[in-house]
Amino acid sequence: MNNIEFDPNRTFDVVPIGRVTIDLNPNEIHRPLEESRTFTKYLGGSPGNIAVGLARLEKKVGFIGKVSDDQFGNFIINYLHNEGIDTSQMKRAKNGEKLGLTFTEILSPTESSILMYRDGIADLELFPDEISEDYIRNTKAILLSGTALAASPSREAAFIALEYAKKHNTKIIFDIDYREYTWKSKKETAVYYALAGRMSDIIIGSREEFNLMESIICFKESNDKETADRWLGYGNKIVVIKHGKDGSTAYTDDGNNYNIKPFPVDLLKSFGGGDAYASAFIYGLMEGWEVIEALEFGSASAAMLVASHSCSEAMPKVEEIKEFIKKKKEEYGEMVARG
Ligand SMILES: Nc1ncnc2c1ncn2[C@@H]1O[C@H](COP(=O)(O)OP(=O)(O)O)[C@@H](O)[C@H]1O
Ligand SMILES: O=C(O)C[C@@H](O)[C@H](O)C(=O)COP(=O)(O)O
Repeated sequence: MNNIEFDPNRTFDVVPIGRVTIDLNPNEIHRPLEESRTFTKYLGGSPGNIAVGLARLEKKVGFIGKVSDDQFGNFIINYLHNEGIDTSQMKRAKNGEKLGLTFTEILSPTESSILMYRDGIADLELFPDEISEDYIRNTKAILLSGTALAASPSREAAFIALEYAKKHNTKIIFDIDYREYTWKSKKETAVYYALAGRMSDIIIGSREEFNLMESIICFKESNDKETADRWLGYGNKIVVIKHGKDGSTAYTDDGNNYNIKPFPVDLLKSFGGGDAYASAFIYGLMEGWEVIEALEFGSASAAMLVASHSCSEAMPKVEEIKEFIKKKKEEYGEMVARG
């Protein structure tokens, strides 16, 4: 058992809110992006990746977002539909706004980065009156990606969704998801992140993302325990702080904390881990697992994704993650992941 109570009488398990974009990952790796000639097109966008991850784990998934009214928007809608994700709340941009594009640079076995084209994009044109209260009332949880707070009208639409969730006891999972490219200033980012973090039930973010969110609240950077106490104090039930290749820590409002180390893999790119982590962790919570079990599941899925070329298509099924954990424990010992 864990400390999150989801209402079982809901149509959906999770409805992510935010961007679904396209990742263009180079086929020629270990060279600068300037030298890449061919790319593989994947669904992308952190909340979009998480939706695919949860659908692959056979959760009932919806989505609230906006895509371009062109072939790329068609690709996204069709891909989500083919993964079994409900697309009834996917809106189309009406004034020529484009779908976000993310180019990944896989520079070396240990260095990768992303180049995001996000000017005039559709996902930040989601309007408050495009948020269905009934849809939010009918899901166990919504997952808000912090980038949806980066500009109006998406910002106001996101806060309307949070208010509907609070009104109907729909759990709020806040994935901080900082993407500098989309914000005007770090102070602006901190203001809106802190407002959302005071409304959520679960917060997932990297140490750096929490530092940014807390930068207007405290005078110096906090350690993980101080951060967790702060956001648990605002009413969150679980705070997850990710440390990249050094693993992650979860704190719960019953006073416990859990450390999880990353599973050893051959790294291909440093992206995709967070989205796989979030989808598999949420799966475990919804299965009623202990927090440490859910963390281990998330950590395993994350490791599988950082060793993969995509951040969505490679999202694993339940049995694939279980087999991965089993093999790693045979190779490295029972406590391979638990700190
Ligand atoms: N090199 C790695 N090897 C194995 N697992 C990794 C590696 N890098 C990240 N991960 C896993 O992915 C999780 C999320 O990665 P992180 O970089 O912290 O978040 P994000 O991908 O959202 O930026 C980590 O907590 C860890 O479990
Ligand atoms: O989130 C984006 O807009 C970029 C994603 O499409 C890309 O797959 C990625 O960077 C995933 O990042 P993660 O948050 O490290 O999983």
